[in-house]
Amino acid sequence: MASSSTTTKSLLSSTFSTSKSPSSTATKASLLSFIRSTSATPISQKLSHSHNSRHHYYSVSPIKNVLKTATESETSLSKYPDVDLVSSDSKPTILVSEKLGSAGIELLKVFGDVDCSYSLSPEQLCEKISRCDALIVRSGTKVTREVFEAAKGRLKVVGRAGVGIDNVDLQAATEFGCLVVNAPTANTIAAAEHGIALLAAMARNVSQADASMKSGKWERNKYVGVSMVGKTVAVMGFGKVGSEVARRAKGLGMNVIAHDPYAPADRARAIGVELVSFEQAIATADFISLHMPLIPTTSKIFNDETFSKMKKGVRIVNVARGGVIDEDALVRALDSGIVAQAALDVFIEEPPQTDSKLIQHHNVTVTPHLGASTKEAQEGVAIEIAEAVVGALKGELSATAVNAPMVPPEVLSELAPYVVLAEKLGRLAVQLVAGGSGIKSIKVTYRSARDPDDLDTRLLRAMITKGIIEPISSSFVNLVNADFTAKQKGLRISEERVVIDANPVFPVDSIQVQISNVDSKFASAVSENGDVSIEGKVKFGVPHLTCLGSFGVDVSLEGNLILCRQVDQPGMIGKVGNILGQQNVNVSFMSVGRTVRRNKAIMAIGVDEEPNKDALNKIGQVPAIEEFVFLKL
Ligand SMILES: NC(=O)C1=CN([C@@H]2O[C@H](COP(=O)(O)OP(=O)(O)OC[C@H]3O[C@@H](n4cnc5c(N)ncnc54)[C@H](O)[C@@H]3O)[C@@H](O)[C@H]2O)C=CC1
Ligand SMILES: O=C(O)C(=O)COP(=O)(O)O
Repeated sequence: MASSSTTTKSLLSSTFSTSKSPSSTATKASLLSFIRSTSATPISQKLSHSHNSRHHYYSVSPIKNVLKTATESETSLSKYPDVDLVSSDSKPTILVSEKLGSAGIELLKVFGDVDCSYSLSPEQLCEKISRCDALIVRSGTKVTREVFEAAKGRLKVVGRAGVGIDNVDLQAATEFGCLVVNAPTANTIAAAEHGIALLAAMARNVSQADASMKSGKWERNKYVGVSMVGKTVAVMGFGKVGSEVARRAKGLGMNVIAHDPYAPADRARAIGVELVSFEQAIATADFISLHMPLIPTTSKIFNDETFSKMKKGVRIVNVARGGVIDEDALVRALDSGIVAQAALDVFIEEPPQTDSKLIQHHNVTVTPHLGASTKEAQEGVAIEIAEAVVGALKGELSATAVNAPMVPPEVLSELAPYVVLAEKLGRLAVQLVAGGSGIKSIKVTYRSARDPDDLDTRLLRAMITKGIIEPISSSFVNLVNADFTAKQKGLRISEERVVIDANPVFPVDSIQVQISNVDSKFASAVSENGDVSIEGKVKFGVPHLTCLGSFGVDVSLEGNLILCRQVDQPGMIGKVGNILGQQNVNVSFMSVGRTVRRNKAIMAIGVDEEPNKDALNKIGQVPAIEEFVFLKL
């Protein structure tokens, strides 16, 4: 709003400007808990303080319902079957559907009612889930779309006690606003050790020789193995497990190459591993060890065609996911001798059919998905997932969120006041839209001294979306489903980042929200280009409204807000202040902005309480006031 010249008269004493109403403080606390990082005290330490307290989930915003009644019927978004979320002040119910380490169960019990029901059928899971706030699974539970549907919106978090989340329908989770978290680090070493164990056992025919001896034979010539030293092993997927396998294989004297389209070259170099193409890896390796996730691009990536390009007599280890191999093609490759041996911990179908040709193949060594199954890893995973799930239920942003942005703690703490500003701007903007207007197009402009690449706006965009959608619908919006919900409701949110000459210490200088092609119930909120337009800044950690339409204002966004357009003349502040005072409505902030060109003034008044109709009528009757609007923050 560069064209407007602004005069700001603060009516307030410093007491007003610094005091916060209890309600606004509570609101801010709740919002911050929505985005708080998990970087602080681990939950295992925090829990001892929380077990008697009532828990508030991030899904239930205390200001949502108030605002809904104020504006719901007035402004419309396109219809969408909303999730019926259940608010709960009682202990959450946490369903654990597979065996979890006892330390994790103990942590969960401090926070919620824990239901350990192992071996549920899909029908039983669907039947139970509508009474659960969280579900903890390992690889054996299929968390399908039907499960999210059956949850009827109550399920807020799915915790995967391990790495692979291919058994969770992430798209459905996101659509239902359900956060998915995993425990990505605690079983890394266990999986890597199992990979090496299978590699060595396969090379030396350990399981075959063991079975032979137990059947009374002594077959020393039959089970002559191959040496590992000096052989080339290709690590396919150079992530956490792959890197640890590579390290260990180096220790065995193997030549290690790796293929991973996303792995940083310096990490490979540090371990002494050469990163190569897929083709090169499979063509040169004596051993191939699989460590990539099962995703569409890796599904059956090992098939007839790729087996045919491998070195004859190659040996394959899979502790990743069965689905990365076409199992029928592997049987053919084993039969033809392209693959000399395979050692498999994971299968497309688990458990596999007992008469499966692959399982029964004499050159195949199998284990029943034991990669993560060490005592140490299971205790670690249990604690890791319990902390993540409890944190998520408490409204903290998880560092291991799978379907929501993982914002590093330092970025989060820096963005926290802007996050509050973003939601408030969204709430204000939507309340300025006249009843009956369908909102379609929203433009958000971030002005910042930082390079556009240095500003992650996902969190801010999610909060603006939340602010816009929640007051006018029964949808619940969080970081998980913000973009999806906006899309479902036909909202197009475009973002622009403008680099300005300001202090780069602050991540954002101002945020402007513009809603196009709508009428406004407060004409002064419409800018020269016809959009409902507001802009805000964070000042001393507090969100402020700084621009409304073409008018500059300066009002802290706490409590509620009355906006009046008036003929600029003396005595106005006193008149309105008196009316509010008579009704015992505390004014927390007041500012007047003026555009010289229009010779009109905007008075923005922050009030702690909601003025009654009488007070609002009286304000409307002040002759110099041309229009006014009361807005709930
Ligand atoms: N058998 C078991 O009990 C266990 C199995 N796992 C599985 O091991 C696998 C690896 O786990 P982490 O290392 O923890 O995951 P990670 O995410 O740290 O590593 C996976 C790596 O695969 C890479 N990748 C993605 N697409 C690829 C492609 N097309 N080709 C090659 N590499 C690709 C990624 O860039 C990433 O570096 C996962 O499938 C996981 O589910 C993990 C733990 C235990
Ligand atoms: O963490 C993983 O990806 C695993 O495969 C481990 O699975 P599990 O928890 O042992 O069922």
